[in-house]
Amino acid sequence: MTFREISPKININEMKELGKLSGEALKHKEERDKELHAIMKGEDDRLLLIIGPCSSDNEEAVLDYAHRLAKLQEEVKDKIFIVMRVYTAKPRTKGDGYKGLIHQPDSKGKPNLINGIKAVRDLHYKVITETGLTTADEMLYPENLLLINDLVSYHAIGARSVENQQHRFVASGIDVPTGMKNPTSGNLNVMFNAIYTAQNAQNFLFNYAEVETEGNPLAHAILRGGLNEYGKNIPNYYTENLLDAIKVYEKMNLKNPFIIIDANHDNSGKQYLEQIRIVRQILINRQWNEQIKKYVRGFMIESYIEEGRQEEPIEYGKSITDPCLGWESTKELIHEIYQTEAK
Ligand SMILES: O=C[C@H](O)[C@H](O)COP(=O)(O)O
Ligand SMILES: C=C(OP(=O)(O)O)C(=O)O
Repeated sequence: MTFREISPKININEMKELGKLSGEALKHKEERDKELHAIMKGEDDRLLLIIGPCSSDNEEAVLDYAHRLAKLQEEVKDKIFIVMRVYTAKPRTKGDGYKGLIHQPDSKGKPNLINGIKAVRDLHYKVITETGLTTADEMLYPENLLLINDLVSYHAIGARSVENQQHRFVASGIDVPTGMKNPTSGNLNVMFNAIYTAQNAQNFLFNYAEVETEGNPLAHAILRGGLNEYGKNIPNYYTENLLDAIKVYEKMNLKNPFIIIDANHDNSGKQYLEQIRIVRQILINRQWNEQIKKYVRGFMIESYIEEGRQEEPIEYGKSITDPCLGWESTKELIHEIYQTEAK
């Protein structure tokens, strides 16, 4: 064993006192969570939009973005429900590179995970209390769930984690919507098996105790495209892909069927502007086919203030991980979705 402890043990209760929601802010979050759950259950027919930077690398820029997004949410709230991506833990294909605010609270500084988790809580807290938006994050490290579960309204299990039993079991105890991405291979069975596992009661060790969960009926699908054996991206947002996914959903008799299209990653091949075309195609498909309209009810979009990406955190509001839409195209796209849905 070469683990060397370099920090004191975290006290979860103490940590949760930092950025703890109370009063009006807590009530507001609970109200919004109820709305989100109604959307997932098909009781509210608004589209779900999970949108924001690929990684929340800089508090000032992320809050600036959040304030802009909150204004837009107000304008489109009768047709679109927005949950902001406040992604603070990044899975890396080879383990190298920026791994999110939780690892590096200062993207130009050294890793410091204790300060990182404080920064993560602080950022979710500030987005919620300063803008009124609620937030989504990736559950990259299931053992960290208890450090943020009171703040995060939507969890995603990423393409590199979705086949892992610990992720699936922990998801079965979460009481907010949890999106299962298809794996990087594009294999849909892995994603549907993850949804099945998460929707059912499980019994396992968590936080050094034996726990029982009830199953999460709001676990659902996120199609993000895949990569073939030659590293070529194979999208899965086309009509036939959607109809195939719907068939599996029906065959497996899963609860609250809901499909989100992740417009970036291996659907766009990280050509971030393609997100606009992909969203448009889905909107056309929704108008064309009743089944698709019934099942495909959400988008995940990567967007920030400046478009594209940069290698180092130099330019304000520009992604240091995957390339994102810039603010102007984001605004236009959200207005376009709104107008199409309002027809
Ligand atoms: O969403 C971000 C990336 O797609 C994911 O973290 C993998 O990135 P990488 O392949 O550049 O490591
Ligand atoms: C890492 C992400 O996605 P995926 O797991 O689909 O690669 C993400 O959404 O930031």
